[in-house]
Amino acid sequence: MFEASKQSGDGGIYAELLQNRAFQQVVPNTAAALYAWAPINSASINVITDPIPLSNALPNSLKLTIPSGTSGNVGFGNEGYWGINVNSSWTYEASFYYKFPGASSFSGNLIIMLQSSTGTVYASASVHVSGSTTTWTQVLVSLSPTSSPASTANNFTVTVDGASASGETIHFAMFSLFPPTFKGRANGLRMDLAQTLYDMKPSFFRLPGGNNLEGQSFSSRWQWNATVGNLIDRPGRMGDWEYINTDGLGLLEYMYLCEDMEMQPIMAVWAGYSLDEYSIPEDELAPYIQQAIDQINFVIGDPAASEPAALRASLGHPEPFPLQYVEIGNEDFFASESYIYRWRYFAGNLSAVFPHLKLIATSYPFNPVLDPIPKHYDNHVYQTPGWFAENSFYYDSFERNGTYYFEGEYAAVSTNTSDVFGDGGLVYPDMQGSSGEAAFMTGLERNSDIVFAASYAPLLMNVAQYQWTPNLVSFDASQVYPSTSFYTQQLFSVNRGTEYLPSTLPTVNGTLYWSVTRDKSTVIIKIANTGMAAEQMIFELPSISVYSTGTATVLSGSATSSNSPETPNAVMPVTSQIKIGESFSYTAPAYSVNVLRVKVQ
Ligand SMILES: [NH3+][C@H]1C[C@H](O)[C@@H](O)[C@@H]1CO
Repeated sequence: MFEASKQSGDGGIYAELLQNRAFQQVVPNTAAALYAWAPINSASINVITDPIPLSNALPNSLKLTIPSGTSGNVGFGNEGYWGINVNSSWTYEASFYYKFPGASSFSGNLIIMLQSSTGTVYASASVHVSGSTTTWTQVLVSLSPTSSPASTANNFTVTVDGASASGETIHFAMFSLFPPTFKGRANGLRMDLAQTLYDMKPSFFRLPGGNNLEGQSFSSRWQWNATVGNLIDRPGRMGDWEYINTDGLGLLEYMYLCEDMEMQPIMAVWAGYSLDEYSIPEDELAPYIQQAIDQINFVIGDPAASEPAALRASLGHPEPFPLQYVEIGNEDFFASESYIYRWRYFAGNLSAVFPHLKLIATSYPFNPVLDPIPKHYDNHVYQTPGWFAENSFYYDSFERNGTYYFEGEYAAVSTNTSDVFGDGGLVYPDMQGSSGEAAFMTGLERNSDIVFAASYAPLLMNVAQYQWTPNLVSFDASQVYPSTSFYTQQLFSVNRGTEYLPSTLPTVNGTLYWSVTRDKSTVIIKIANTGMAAEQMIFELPSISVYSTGTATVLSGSATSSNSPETPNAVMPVTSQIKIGESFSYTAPAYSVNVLRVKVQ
């Protein structure tokens, strides 16, 4: 489950290294508009509404004024997203636009550098500029650092010799600094973060949110068409999590992410509700239904028959992306009254245009009653570790009536049973929570005839700037911190099996939970011990002849043991050989997630 929150996209998996790269959605002539930028030496910098902007989508530019009588290098720098990872094995691609607002006789070099906050230069390039350049001109340079500092306290800088540029004014726009990306995709993904997620072998990617789809207001809702095409044509928006989204990670980039990580999208469309509790009136939904149809056609349409699909083709992907599931809104149990008509119109129209798509409702199952009757619901639960253990049998009692469930967001977030969103919330997942989630997940496996998908949420968190915790994977400018819940998700994902094998049922409300699956040649036993004591189990595998040794991969620790920037590898999965037979015993440690793999003869 992905959404642009906690810098998951910008400053996270989107590989752009410069923060506030295009001064999108800021108020010109304010100090705040310059966030992440700072002047160097005596330069004067200001974000202005450019008289001739680079594009309609990017009205602002950075005005650099070099005072008369100055000397030495003057200019400005960008601190990145709380640091810039400088790696000598990488070649960085830097770019920006510049122009002189009025012709001048200046002729000289702009020096583009990667340097430490104390002035150590790691990479430098120069580009000649002339004062006769009065229209926007793009500069593209490569930067190859000569060393890899451990510290990420580094800046991207653009400077000019103050003496020779004395009294000059230069405008700049649309900066960008990219390292190499995951699978080399242009405008792509941060390699280490993408690899971490790829190694979880996820099957699907829910996008674009979560709350970040909805907008804190109607005007700031997520709109697919504002997130595609040339980066200079993307205005960005104030996201739902207190920071501006560049939308450089837009709908096409999301689809490429799915393609590159071999996942399929579960794509949401805006469904007429924003978080200020505003619902589009029933008789005014048509334009937003059309926008949703266009969004879907951008992903799967025929370029010869649909403009959005033709746009996709023009951007380099003529063939449709695989798309089965479309979610109508997000958490519309907050607005279930209007969802009654919003669902009716969105689902009615979308299923008429795209009859093969599986539409997912986001209100509570069957409450309210919706028409057409949803065949798919997205359930969310944020609760205590104990709740997850106690609800391992949550879906066992669900009626088998042709309805399928997506456990779209779930996580153990707090041990505060009276208010999980109050005091006592977890900043990082811990083993009490992760073993509770594992107990719940054994129930999802047991009920996988009706639970078609499940995803922990939220996914990513920049430890320098975050709003919601805990998250599956944390990171800073150079490191990735997979949590105990990440390893739990990974253990279940890479040991999925293809068939559920009925077994003795765990005790409801107990502390020990398991599920048994198999693929062709291996029986896979997942065990969650949510209690404070190790538990011995006896397994009888009747009518299956197994080899005498198998493997056990165990994730265990104390209740509050947790991976964090301070203790990044406090709890890691450990795999060992175990003795197996038609009947064998296994002891699950306290607060543990265990996966036994038993080879079948
Ligand atoms: N409030 C949660 C529910 C919403 O769907 C997400 O954006 C938030 C964090 O995962």
